[in-house]
Amino acid sequence: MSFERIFLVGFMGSGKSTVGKLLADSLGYEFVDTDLLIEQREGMKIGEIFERFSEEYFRKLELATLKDLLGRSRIVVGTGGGLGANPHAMDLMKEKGLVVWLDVPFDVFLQRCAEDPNRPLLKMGLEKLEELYTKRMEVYSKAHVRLDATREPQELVNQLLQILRGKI
Ligand SMILES: Nc1ncnc2c1ncn2[C@@H]1O[C@H](COP(=O)(O)OP(=O)(O)O)[C@@H](O)[C@H]1O
Ligand SMILES: O=C(O)C1=C[C@@H](OP(=O)(O)O)[C@@H](O)[C@H](O)C1
Repeated sequence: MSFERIFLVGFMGSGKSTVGKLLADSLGYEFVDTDLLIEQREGMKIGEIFERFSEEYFRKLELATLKDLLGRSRIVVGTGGGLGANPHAMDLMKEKGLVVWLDVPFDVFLQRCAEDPNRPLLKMGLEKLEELYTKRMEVYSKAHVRLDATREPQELVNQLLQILRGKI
């Protein structure tokens, strides 16, 4: 497994973007957030892509975006919550790098994301969201490393740096 690529996966609000940026800075790696890359390429916010096209269209875009990044080195990738829950994407990421699951409790996810208008999945309602959360855990748990995402972002970065020490 390569430590030249680090993929952060987890449910919405688990801190993939926040922790990913800090980790990339510490390592001197590039940071890429798949959602931001998609927004730049499409010239549209995620919410607009869901509305004007469809969720299915977005899912294809995010898998293609991930594939574009697999060949890069010295990179930290913050994935969208659905990408890390896609078993095929998980296999690809595990083959190419270290996959880190930021495990966030459902109630903490809600506190962190409830107000965000650019996370269209929040519209599905609490019950369905909780079902989705439970289902996704099965795939996230295949990651190489699990971290408790309720800890402070810098603490999570330090934990990862310890894991990586001597390997990079
Ligand atoms: N470890 C953390 N502790 C406290 N707040 C956090 C933590 N990680 C992220 N947040 C906050 O939660 C929100 C979502 O974080 P973000 O990094 O965008 O998550 P993701 O990319 O996984 O959806 C942001 O407001 C961010 O500041
Ligand atoms: O969980 C999901 O299916 C999604 C999570 C979002 O990313 P974050 O996990 O960064 O919020 C974004 O990709 C899109 O709204 C769909």
